Amino acid sequence: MEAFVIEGGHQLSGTIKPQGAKNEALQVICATLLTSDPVTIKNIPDILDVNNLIKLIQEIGVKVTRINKNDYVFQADEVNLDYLDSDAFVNKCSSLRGSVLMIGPLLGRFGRSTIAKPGGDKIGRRRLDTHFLGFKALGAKFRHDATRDVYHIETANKLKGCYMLLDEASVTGTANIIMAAVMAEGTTTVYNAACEPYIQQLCHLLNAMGANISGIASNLLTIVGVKSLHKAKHTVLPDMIEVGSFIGMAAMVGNGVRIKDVAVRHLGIIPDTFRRLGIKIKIEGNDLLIPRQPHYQIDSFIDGTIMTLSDAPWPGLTPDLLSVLLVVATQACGCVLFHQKMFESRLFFVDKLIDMRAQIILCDPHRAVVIGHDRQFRLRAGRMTSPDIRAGIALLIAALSAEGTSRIENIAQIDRGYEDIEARLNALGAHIKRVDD
Ligand SMILES: CC(=O)N[C@H]1[C@@H](OP(=O)(O)OP(=O)(O)OC[C@H]2O[C@@H](n3ccc(=O)[nH]c3=O)[C@H](O)[C@@H]2O)O[C@H](CO)[C@@H](O)[C@@H]1O
Ligand SMILES: C=C(OP(=O)(O)O)C(=O)O
Repeated sequence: MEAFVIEGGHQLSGTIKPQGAKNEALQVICATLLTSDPVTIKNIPDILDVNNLIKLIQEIGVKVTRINKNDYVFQADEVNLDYLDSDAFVNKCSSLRGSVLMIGPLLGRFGRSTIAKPGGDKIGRRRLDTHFLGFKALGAKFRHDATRDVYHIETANKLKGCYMLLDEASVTGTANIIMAAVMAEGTTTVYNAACEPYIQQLCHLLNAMGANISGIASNLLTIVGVKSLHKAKHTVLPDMIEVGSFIGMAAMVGNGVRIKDVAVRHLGIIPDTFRRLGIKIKIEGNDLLIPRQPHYQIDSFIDGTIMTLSDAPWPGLTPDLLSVLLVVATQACGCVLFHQKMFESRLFFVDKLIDMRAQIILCDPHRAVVIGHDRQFRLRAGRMTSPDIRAGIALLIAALSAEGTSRIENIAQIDRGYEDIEARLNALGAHIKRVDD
């Protein structure tokens, strides 16, 4: 197991470019299972989660050609469905949340799939009800295999389009239902659909492959089933969570950082949320410029009450940035309540920040109050373990600003979602070393 050793207190300056979006890449790679034609996908991030998914779909028979570091061609013309019955498949799924995204396309194209418990961050309950309910509404049947603890899902006839109102706007659930429905008989209408840029991009790729999806970017999608899909080309958007992580990092330890080619119009409410913490962000074309911020003052609500930042389905604030926002608030002037509504174990990492001298009250598993001390004292270096991907990057930001040398263990969590992170941050002036535990 590797760890990061971080010498804190070095200011970061210069230009950094975000990688392609992890959560979009996982969806569009799985969408290539829907056709036997080659599909080209550009700007795929070179990160653990995505590389593991690519290996997994290779094992099921998809031909994968890497044209460049971040560009690939996928061709699913000889899919081996027997692989779904192997123990290797179940084991690999358990280390990767994105594996769940193979179910929809396999069911949509071949009429059968297997659901093994997917991995991903241990950040609370991560139920799959929306996926199951959606597949059932399309006519699929489930069978539980107790010995292997997997569900077999199949349909004797073609899936049939229908109206469905999702129980919640699940991101991977919506993606799976869309991929199952694109070649179903008739029309599927999905209300309360998730509409993150990841989903929008998936729909654009599917339409480029010949699907007929309308309502993209809204929570009401209409999918008119087509007979088959064909080849297409697609480019993954910059990773908005990485962009947000860099905004937070630049605010806390930056001395002028340009975040390049961020696709500003797809960032939604993210820049304004950092602005509510008092952070100055300048937009120049498609770049964000984060100047040095000697002080930043947290807003209050218009009626003068203490501000709350909480997550919500898109276009609300993504839960994946709350940990970074929380760390940034520790150096601000003022108070803010963080309310993590979606996940129940994502705030426990604040204990580590408290050890580093941050002033935080963890009210309950979902809520924490941060009392920003306006940079009156530095955080103290610490030894910590990264519990999940976003807590990991938040702790890395804290360590960069702290006095002394910190150590973060279990950095595979960070590698899951951030490409070559130490090299890219060291190029801005950070002092991060990767060491073996
Ligand atoms: C691989 C991938 O794409 N992972 C993302 C995806 O996970 P994933 O698709 O697994 O997450 P879901 O959107 O299904 O739901 C996340 C959690 O939020 C809860 N929930 C969801 C919708 C809602 O309206 N109300 C509600 O409370 C769910 O019960 C669940 O506990 O979306 C999450 C929510 O943006 C992100 O944190 C993950 O990074
Ligand atoms: C929670 C996340 O990832 P996953 O869904 O893959 O666990 C995330 O990207 O913040």
